[in-house]
Amino acid sequence: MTLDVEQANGSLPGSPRSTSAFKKALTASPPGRARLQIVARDLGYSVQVKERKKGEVTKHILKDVNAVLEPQRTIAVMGASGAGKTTFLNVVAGFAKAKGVSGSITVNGEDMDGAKMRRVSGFVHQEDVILSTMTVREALVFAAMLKLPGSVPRPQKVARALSVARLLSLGACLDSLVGDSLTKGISGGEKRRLSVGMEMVTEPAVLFLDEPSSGLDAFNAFKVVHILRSVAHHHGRTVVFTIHQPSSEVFHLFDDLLVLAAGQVVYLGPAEGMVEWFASLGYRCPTYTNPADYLFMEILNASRFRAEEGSDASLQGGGGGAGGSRSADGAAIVLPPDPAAAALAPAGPAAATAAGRGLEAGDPGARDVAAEAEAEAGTEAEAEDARIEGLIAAWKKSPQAMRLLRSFRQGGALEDSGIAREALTRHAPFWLQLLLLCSRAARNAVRNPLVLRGKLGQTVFLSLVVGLIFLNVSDDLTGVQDRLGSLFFLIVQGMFGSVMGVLTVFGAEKVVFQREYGNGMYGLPAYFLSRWLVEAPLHIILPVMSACIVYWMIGYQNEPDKFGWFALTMVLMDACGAGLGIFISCLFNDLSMALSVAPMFLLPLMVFSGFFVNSKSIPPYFTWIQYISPMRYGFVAVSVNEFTGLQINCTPQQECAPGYDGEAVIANLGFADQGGPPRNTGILFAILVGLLGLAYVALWGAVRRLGK
Ligand SMILES: Nc1ncnc2c1ncn2[C@@H]1O[C@H](COP(=O)(O)OP(=O)(O)OP(=O)(O)O)[C@@H](O)[C@H]1O
Repeated sequence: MTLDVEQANGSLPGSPRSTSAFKKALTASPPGRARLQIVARDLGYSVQVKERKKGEVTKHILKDVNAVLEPQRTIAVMGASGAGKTTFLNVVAGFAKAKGVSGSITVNGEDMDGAKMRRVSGFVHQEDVILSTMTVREALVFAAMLKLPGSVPRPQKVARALSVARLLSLGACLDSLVGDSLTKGISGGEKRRLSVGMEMVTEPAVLFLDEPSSGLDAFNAFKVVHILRSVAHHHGRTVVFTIHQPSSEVFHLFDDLLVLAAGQVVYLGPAEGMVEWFASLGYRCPTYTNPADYLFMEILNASRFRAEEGSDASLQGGGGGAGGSRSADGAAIVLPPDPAAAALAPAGPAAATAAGRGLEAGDPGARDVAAEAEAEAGTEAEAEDARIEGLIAAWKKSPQAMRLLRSFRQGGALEDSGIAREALTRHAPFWLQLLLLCSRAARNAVRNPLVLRGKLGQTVFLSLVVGLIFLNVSDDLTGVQDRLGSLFFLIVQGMFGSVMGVLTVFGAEKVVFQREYGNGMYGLPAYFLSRWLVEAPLHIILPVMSACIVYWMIGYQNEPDKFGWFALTMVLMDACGAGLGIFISCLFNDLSMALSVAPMFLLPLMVFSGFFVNSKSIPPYFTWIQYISPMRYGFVAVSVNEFTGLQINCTPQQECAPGYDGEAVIANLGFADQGGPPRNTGILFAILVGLLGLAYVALWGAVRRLGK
């Protein structure tokens, strides 16, 4: 069942040894029945953007894209930077905002929406987002455990994860941490391969990859694409990926090619047919030139390349031609004029424009039309736009595109067998998700000792400072003020500290959650619950520790039940702060925004907590705030707890009213009818449940907002 990893590592991709080993590694799902054909009809995608002079305008990123992506084939999506490759992938894979999408996507004849598409596919995003405290082995096993069917036994899942790791040359760093910008871990290329592996290990029916080879050396890029080709060919998968600058070896691994320019199709078909198509438009790829380089340098970016040429005095004038090449590392190299290439070059743009008007390349009339179009265009940018428009129009009128449209109209020619159940990925059962998420979160906490130490240090330090400031409060009138001040400070600090702590930690962690949830690894309930289960001990231990330090340093009433209520209130304040922190963090995608907005939520809750403004003198339009303020209930609970039964021994100078005691203080604060600690901690508990509910909904909204 498992791949002979050493063999696979030691042999070149393509060699019989590595291919058969790979086939052995991926045998868990039946290939035939999960074949999926994706059809995009008149696909468009637009967004609203604000422009300085025009205000809000609609930007069409994709337009009229008609394409069929066949199973058992690799489909490379190519195009100049900004042509819409990533957008195309996101739209087809169901990761784009639905309201911007027009046209239709069907799979085996079934209409698809984003959620449905994500159930049959895996997606490797352009940016690698992997929890930094996991090792390569753990990340792969985690993905395999969560996304492979429950019928696959655990040892096989682990073996599969390890096989894929070694197949992607990750064997040497299996136990290295992924790392991040602060903690060095695996290299960028290794991280890229790990992202590919985490999706590949689950062997979805459709695999989308956004630049799977970026950051890889030529050999590893070849290896990755070769593996993808094996996945497609031997397992009937539909593999669609965007790619920049493939080497000619990599280019020849592609089965099909979709070339986009300005968000529209300029070629779709077998990769080897691309050269022929563009040659028919006058762009003849010279022998021994990498077709992908020619596509980028001479067809998609011709004027930009020429502009750079023109700016160098040592370079040839006019014609453009194949005057450039690429070094082994992909950097542009400008060569001396090549008369042969120059002779071929002018036909290119001209013919494309001409073909758009239904003329044959090479036809003298075609050149005139193109020259006319370019002359009309005026500036160089306009000429380039006209040339690209010509390429788009030429493709729309091509026999291949016409055939595709005809087959759309007639139906039947395209796959309409529906989606087999085998193709649908299923979540692991809830309990397994919970178990894996809890153990990962616990490991994450242990491997992030700084966060833990920071929280511990902050708790001890602040508690000692407060304890020393209010050390041994007296039992006279000054003591009343000190008791109130210290209680209020502890309540506010308990909530503020917790909100800010959660905002910073969860703000960073949320990105990983959004990515993994979007990739269908686990559900929201399991994540939410695991987070609280793992964090709960901290939300209990730290406030209780703080209570232990300050309670006797300050000298509150020395009674066990009073300490108990005090500590419980502190725990609830901390937990409420955590709930509010998650809620605020999910309202904003940006961490700094969330941090700067948090005081706006906290300050009103603090002001109307009963310390600054007596509840009886709060203006009517603000009274509602006190009823939703956890700080108010917390402050009432600890104040009533502390002052009930407290004897106040005023000094003669303090002129206290006769019988002035703790109960009188409670009455002065307006807390006499607010109930004692049991009632107020009960309300705090209810608020905590409400905040957790809000946090859950906000988290759900955050993943929906990203269209994931
Ligand atoms: N949400 C958005 N708002 C505004 N413009 C956008 C948005 N998304 C994409 N674009 C624009 O649409 C165009 C296509 O973007 P896309 O990321 O799909 O290009 P690409 O071909 O993948 O480019 P690259 O190869 O550089 O990654 C770009 O001009 C980009 O700036």
